[in-house]
Amino acid sequence: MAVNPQLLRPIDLASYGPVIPVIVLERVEDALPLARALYAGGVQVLEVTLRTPAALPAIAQIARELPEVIVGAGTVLNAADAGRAREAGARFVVSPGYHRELAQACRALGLPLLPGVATASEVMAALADGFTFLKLFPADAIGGLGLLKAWRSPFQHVYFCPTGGITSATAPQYLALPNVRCVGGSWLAPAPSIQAGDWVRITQLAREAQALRPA
Ligand SMILES: O=C(O)C(=O)C[C@H](O)[C@H](O)COP(=O)(O)O
Repeated sequence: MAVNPQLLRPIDLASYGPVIPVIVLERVEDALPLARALYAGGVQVLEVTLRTPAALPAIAQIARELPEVIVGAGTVLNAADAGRAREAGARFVVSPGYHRELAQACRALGLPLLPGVATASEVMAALADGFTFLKLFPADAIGGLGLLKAWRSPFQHVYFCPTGGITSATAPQYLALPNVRCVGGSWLAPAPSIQAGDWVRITQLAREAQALRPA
């Protein structure tokens, strides 16, 4: 699917495929080969977590060199993180939880935010601030499948990207839920494969993830 250069809406992230890879990069020099390997497997949306010093320069390189890829920042915890992500060229940001200050900062920066929630109260807070596409985190640990089935009734127009502990085996069950649009997961970019420069393996994992269908 061709990348729309206009400002994304968070829900648009789900239109590029069923899985958003959650990436942890230890070395900046792995950024481009990794992004190219994922893209070769059909994955266009990448979330690089701000957990390592390599993350921001990696986002900057991907944004500069690979315009066909939509790169965002994960593990965004506050307004300062969002500002740094924006400066590096991130097209969207993902947070593990929700708070209004971060939401306001992202709006001010024109940066689409996929905020994390784990409780009904957090869904209500995000919804009150206009967010209708949310990351459920940590999905597996909090019984995400049952939770999302239960939330369908009170939150009829809220959609989710469950993330946290999801695998290629469990993803199809999540994707089958009517309020799930895509899932997030780190299994497409395993640390040992990145360390070994095994880009062929990562392309294969990406291709398999891209082919996942609802159970
Ligand atoms: O960094 C963030 O913003 C997070 O919220 C955490 C990530 O979503 C999980 O680390 C996903 O990783 P896996 O569970 O290995 O698939």
